[in-house]
Amino acid sequence: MKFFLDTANLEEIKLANAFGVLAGVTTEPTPVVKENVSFHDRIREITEEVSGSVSVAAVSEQADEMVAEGKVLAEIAPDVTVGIPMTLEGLKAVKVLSAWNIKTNVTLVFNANQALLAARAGATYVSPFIGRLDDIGHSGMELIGVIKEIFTQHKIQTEIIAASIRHPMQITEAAQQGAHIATVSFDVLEKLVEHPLTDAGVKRFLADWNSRI
Ligand SMILES: O=C(CO)[C@@H](O)[C@H](O)[C@H](O)[C@H](O)COP(=O)(O)O
Repeated sequence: MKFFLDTANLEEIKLANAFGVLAGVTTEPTPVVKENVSFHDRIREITEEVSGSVSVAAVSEQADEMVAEGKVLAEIAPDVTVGIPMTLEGLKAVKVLSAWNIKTNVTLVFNANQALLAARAGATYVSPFIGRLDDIGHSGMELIGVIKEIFTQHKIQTEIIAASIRHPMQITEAAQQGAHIATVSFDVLEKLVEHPLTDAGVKRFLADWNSRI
């Protein structure tokens, strides 16, 4: 399973990239607009920093508008993937964009049928939202496993992005269930590194070294 960073913050992206684990980014316009930066400039900067998919959410509701938006976004850089919501209009947009070889990430996936439809429409990625399912008493992780099983059985190439991740344990589980990618906040990414025994081990090693004769 690979890691994407779920952010629009360039500093976070640079830091995560320095860890050597960053395979892509998922982002949306709202946080960028709040930073008072040109959205397209920021996407370009992100694609220059990251080697891998940069998924950018389209903000329209009608298929033709999403397609127009996607076309403009895809012209920013070859790595741009257009984030499309899992709606009928979204599926229509995915069909057109994928016929033009523009990569798509179908978001807001909450059941296996939605994932299968998105894949069949031509989506490059599907994003089941784990945390939001858990919030309403369903199992987000179980969904990842079911989608994986269906995609494997039917030889579907669409990759599964485990999204709406809230804590480190979900990363282990998503990997076990066969997600191709987990998109995480910088906060969660940092937590993955931490373990008290690692800290204690480093401290002990340094103490031993410093107390040598
Ligand atoms: O594009 C994607 C997923 O591919 C992400 O930006 C996705 O929108 C985010 O992971 C979710 O919105 C975050 O979910 P939540 O923490 O707000 O529940």
